[in-house]
Amino acid sequence: MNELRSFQVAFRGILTASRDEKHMKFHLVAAVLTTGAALWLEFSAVEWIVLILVISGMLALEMINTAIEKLVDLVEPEWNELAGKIKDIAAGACLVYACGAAVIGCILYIPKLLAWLG
Ligand SMILES: Nc1ncnc2c1ncn2[C@@H]1O[C@H](COP(=O)(O)OP(=O)(O)OP(=O)(O)O)[C@@H](O)[C@H]1O
Repeated sequence: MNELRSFQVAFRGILTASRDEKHMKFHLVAAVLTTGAALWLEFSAVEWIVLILVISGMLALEMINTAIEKLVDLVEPEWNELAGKIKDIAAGACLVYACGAAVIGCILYIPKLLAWLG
């Protein structure tokens, strides 16, 4: 697979996840809102780097979780204890990252919002 084709299939994966997955849609809306707020609050370069790492990490992790869910459904369409555990663990990984992202968001935004309020 040449470089352009690799890029095309990866981009198709992003579009598929964004179109089909409700959690991915939620994260994309959150990404747009937090980016807009960062523009408005005039984030520094370091704050932008942290925000971009958090947003891209959350989106990438959600896509990996979706891929694991689909793989489990493909391999084991029936109810299966191990399949359930695999899905639970993948979902747990997203929750861990989302909690960290929420704390980082508070650290980034609350002081700036308090300063803006005066
Ligand atoms: N084949 C299965 N065997 C056992 N338990 C399952 C199975 N499929 C799903 N589960 C259980 O149901 C939970 C939800 O699974 P599901 O695939 O519906 O994910 P979801 O988080 O609702 O994602 P989405 O809404 O994107 O489909 C899993 O975390 C797991 O506990």
